[in-house]
Amino acid sequence: MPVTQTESTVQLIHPKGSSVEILLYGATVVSWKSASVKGAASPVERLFVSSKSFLDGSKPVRGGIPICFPIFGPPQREEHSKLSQHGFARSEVWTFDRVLLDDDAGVSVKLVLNPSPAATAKFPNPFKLSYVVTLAEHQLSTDLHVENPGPSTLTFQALLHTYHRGPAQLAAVTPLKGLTYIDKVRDAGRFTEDREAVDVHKFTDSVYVDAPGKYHIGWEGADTVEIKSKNFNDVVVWNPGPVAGGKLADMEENGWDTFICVEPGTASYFVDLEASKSWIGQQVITIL
Ligand SMILES: O=P(O)(O)OC[C@H]1O[C@@H](O)[C@H](O)[C@@H](O)[C@@H]1O
Repeated sequence: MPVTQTESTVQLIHPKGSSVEILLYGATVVSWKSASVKGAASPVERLFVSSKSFLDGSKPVRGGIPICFPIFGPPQREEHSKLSQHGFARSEVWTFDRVLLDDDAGVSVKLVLNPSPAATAKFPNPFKLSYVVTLAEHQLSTDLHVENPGPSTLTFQALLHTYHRGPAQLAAVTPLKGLTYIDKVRDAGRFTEDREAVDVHKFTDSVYVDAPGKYHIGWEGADTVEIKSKNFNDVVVWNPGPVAGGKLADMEENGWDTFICVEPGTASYFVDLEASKSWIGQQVITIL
């Protein structure tokens, strides 16, 4: 069976050998294995998950693709003040809904979130959230669907906090040159990116605003990763480096050096979704 379920996970297997594992906790994609287009035979892991992650549901997973919703970062508005950093979607248990597609083109599943009373108490606005994960031979698509059943406007942020596995010191993200970015390491000051290729040689926490929606992560000598996004007008580049990384209780030793986070999202702005409307934020990652 290309889609299998356990009590806490959903696993997708593509006929060509790629695979995905999703934890129902947070609907967190915790593994994506895909072969190299350039010829390496067996699928390799494309996502980083810290071996010190709390996988018992007590804390969001440190790695994979945690979903940030309904806020990104710490609460900025009074009405969100009860929410914790990045919101609750990454720390609620989601429900497997159904298989949407299952053939050579792709294997696709839908998960839905029925928020717990604790989450509803912190964020009383009604909403419907679903997540569609689609696996192809060299591609992973993750689509977050938000619906507003009304009666009021739903105001939210959303972001896919993707931890791409690879040697951080060799990673180069393009094309961000010329974009304005909010540098959270430098008091959230606004700067213009002047580098052709953005590296994470030092602690990096940058929100690129009005970003183009198509990026490449290049690693010397390794596969290039292409990221395409829709309705996520920002992209965050984050790597904590050795000092901040060493202070994260759930980060494995030197883990910071083995990933780069490139996170499409609505990080610098909120979406105001009118009653009865829906919104889809999409990320498509392809191994080139
Ligand atoms: O430790 P958390 O809550 O998973 O967040 C990790 C990082 O996530 C990034 O997206 C933020 O820009 C950082 O500011 C934050 O430190």
